[in-house]
Amino acid sequence: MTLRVAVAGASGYAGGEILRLLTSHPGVEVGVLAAHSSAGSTLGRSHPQLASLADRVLTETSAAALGGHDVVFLALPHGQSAALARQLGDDVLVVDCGADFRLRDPAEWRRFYGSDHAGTWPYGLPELPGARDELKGTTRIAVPGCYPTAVTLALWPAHAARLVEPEVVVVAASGSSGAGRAAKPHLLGSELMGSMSPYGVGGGHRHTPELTQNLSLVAGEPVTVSFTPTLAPMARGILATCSARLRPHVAADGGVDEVREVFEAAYADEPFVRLLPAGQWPSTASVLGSNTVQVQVAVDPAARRLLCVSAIDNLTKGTAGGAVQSMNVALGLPEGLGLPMNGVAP
Ligand SMILES: NC(=O)C1=CN([C@@H]2O[C@H](COP(=O)(O)OP(=O)(O)OC[C@H]3O[C@@H](n4cnc5c(N)ncnc54)[C@H](OP(=O)(O)O)[C@@H]3O)[C@@H](O)[C@H]2O)C=CC1
Ligand SMILES: CC(=O)N[C@@H](CCC(=O)OP(=O)(O)O)C(=O)O
Repeated sequence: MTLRVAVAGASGYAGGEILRLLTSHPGVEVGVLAAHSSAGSTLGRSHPQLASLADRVLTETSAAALGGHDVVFLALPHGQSAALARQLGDDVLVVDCGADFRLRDPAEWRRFYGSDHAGTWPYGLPELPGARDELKGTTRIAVPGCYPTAVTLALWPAHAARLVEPEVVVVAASGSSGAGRAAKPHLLGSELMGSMSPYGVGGGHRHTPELTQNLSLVAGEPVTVSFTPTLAPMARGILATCSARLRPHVAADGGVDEVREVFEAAYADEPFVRLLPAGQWPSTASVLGSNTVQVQVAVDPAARRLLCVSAIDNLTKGTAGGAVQSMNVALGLPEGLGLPMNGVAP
């Protein structure tokens, strides 16, 4: 059976990446492509790289236009998904790339997003313990934020195995496409090139509650996360450097063997997570365009800290790839359909 799939937000970065992946998915036919200010123009105007769909005309976003499909991807600004999703029947699989349905705690939603909480949907990170069971058969999926994907996959096995204390420090660098394609002064080439700068410092970034939610659920106890995102002068990619203090029972010298065993077991059967050989470190360049997450771990014996580093392409595994992977799980399809494991370096 061929699935008819619609994409809202098709003119944006996430929408474009979803379409790139869907065009090589054997079980999918691309249906309506919806947008907002670009409605009426061709997809090729927004995404000249999508040659096979370049002549398709973008329609105005509405439930009526998106209805009649088997799957609808929403790649819209935060807060735009809930009203639209409510008008789409329960027989349609809705995959939301925005934040609207990621958080479980309404108070945390209000604190970081400043509006009423729309609800909570199954979380589209299949590698998390229990996630595939929750995704299988669902008709609603909340795709994680790009930083939470990178950080959660770098750290959860250590928390699940209680190797580390529940206080984490994360510094993560992102390419500018993470901010979407709408013009913003800090994303001007002249501001961005040749410079790196932090933002959302001091617990203010809206991905902080998503990170604490993910890690606390796996750890079975509250985990605090001190998260500092930084903007890097590149278009795509996230490099997350995460650290936490080792629990007293973990030997600091030689402890890396114990840690590696935990991560090897956690990721042995995960097609899209690659624990690198000892001594090799993740890099954004080597995951570009792929759905692969690179992970590496190390123990700092003097500081008694575990270091976990991960790299993803924010638009692939960090958004569109995670969305397509979760769609495959929900529909009982082979999980890797339409998803490249290999990147495009150099
Ligand atoms: N970029 C990334 O790395 C990631 C993005 N996401 C999420 O994906 C979603 C889309 O992000 P991204 O693609 O980067 O953003 P972009 O700004 O690149 O694209 C936004 C899209 O939404 C459309 N749009 C804007 N306003 C409305 C509206 N009122 N009604 C209907 N459509 C509208 C735009 O249409 P038009 O251009 O025609 O106005 C465009 O297609 C966001 O929720 C984001 O959080 C998630 C993870 C990572
Ligand atoms: C560089 C940059 O600006 N990144 C975005 C995160 C993008 C993302 O994945 O998150 P959402 O899906 O939650 O929008 C930010 O810091 O807000």
